[in-house]
Amino acid sequence: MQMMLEQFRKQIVEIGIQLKEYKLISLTGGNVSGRDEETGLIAITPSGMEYEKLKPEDVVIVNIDGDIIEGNRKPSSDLITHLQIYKARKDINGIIHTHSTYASCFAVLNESIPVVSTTMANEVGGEVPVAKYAPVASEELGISIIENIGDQKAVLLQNHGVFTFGKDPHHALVAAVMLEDASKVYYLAKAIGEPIRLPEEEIKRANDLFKNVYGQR
Ligand SMILES: O=C(CO)[C@@H](O)[C@H](O)COP(=O)(O)O
Repeated sequence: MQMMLEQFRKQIVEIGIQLKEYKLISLTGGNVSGRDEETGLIAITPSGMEYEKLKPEDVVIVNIDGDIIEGNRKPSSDLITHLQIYKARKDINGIIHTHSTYASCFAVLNESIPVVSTTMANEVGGEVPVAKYAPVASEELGISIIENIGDQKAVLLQNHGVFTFGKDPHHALVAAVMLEDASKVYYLAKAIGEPIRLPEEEIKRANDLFKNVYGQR
């Protein structure tokens, strides 16, 4: 029998492996999901399995209510949070959760990460807020994230880690990698001085440049 969304499932596995390559997670930490635009179905990593050992069939296909449509594995324990975000933001079709070190430092301090570099303005979009603490996989955690995301590409979870978003899983990965890079620069700069915040108009300029000019078109 043909597997549903086989290419999409392969992409989810590859992004899971990249989370490790970019040192954003350890062992089975974090999770990745994507929403297929055509069917509205969601492909999510299974709970507690190492990404490099995953096969496409280990990725679980669910509908927006969390019913398993195809797959024999137990889906990520953060499934409910991913679903709450997909319900709230129709433009988001890729979600990544990590405990990346530098960004998580600010999550445990309950401190948002301001835009202090053009890189962060380009690829993360704006100041990254902190969603107030709620237990993992609780409805309150999803509500807290949604209250904070606006049209952001990332949010910190107090005392926990990071969620990033994108128009597809690849763009959620880009936000996760760039947020960690920017968090590291901010952390180190704070250790030796007072980082200068970029003014709003410069954040907008960098953001527009990245959206409309950067890269191959
Ligand atoms: O933060 C948490 C749980 O505290 C999760 O990110 C786990 O680290 C991974 O959970 P699964 O997706 O493997 O269930």
